[in-house]
Amino acid sequence: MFPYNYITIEGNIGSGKTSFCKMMHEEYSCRLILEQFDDNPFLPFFYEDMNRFALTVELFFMTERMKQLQKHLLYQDLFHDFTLADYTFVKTLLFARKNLADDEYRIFQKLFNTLNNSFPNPDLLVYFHRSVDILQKNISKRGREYEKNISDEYLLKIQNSYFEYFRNILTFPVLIIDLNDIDFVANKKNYEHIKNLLKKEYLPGVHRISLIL
Ligand SMILES: Nc1ncnc2c1ncn2[C@@H]1O[C@H](COP(=O)(O)OP(=O)(O)OP(=O)(O)O)[C@@H](O)[C@H]1O
Repeated sequence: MFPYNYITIEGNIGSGKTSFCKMMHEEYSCRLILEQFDDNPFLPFFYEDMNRFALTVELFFMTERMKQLQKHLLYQDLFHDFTLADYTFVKTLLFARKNLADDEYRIFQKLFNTLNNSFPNPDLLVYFHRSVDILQKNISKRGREYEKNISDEYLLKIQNSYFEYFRNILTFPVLIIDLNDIDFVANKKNYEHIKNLLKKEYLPGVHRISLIL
């Protein structure tokens, strides 16, 4: 099985985090934590006018994620073999860093740090890496109305925020998997391949593996 109790799947918008987690959940007895982004009423407004709605959106995401993680992570789960989430709490900070003005970000970061102290780090953080072109294809394929004008620049900013963060991670393993156009939903071999990567033990710090042939 997996040598980790708490695995988080990360990646840019449209990288396939949720699909992968759902596939794993069908196969394993894992506690599944999925992002409830549909509940964020400010998200469509944010995509219309990022400057105006950034702080509202980020505070809403942080509060909702905090509530969800408090519910799931702060007690021991005896009924599942491991916990799998399609986001890590730090995602909140990584988006906020790019979306908020500097003074807003400083206050947000203080609040984030206080809240984050109560949550454990993942035992393994997996990042699905795909090029902006592929992300755009995935985003338009799923056809969420409010996401239709996401720019390449925005996706690159989010990607950079993750990579800047990974550079300083020394306390738990981060596994970056280069996927590009690899489809693990349609092709089970790809899914198996990713799963097998999650069965290996990694030392703390960043590891990068390519699935691209
Ligand atoms: N902190 C945030 N600030 C702004 N927008 C956010 C934030 N967190 C999530 N979002 C937005 O919420 C929506 C869902 O995001 P998320 O990345 O979790 O799922 P996804 O794109 O469906 O991922 P995947 O396709 O990999 O499952 C996206 O439009 C994303 O940009």
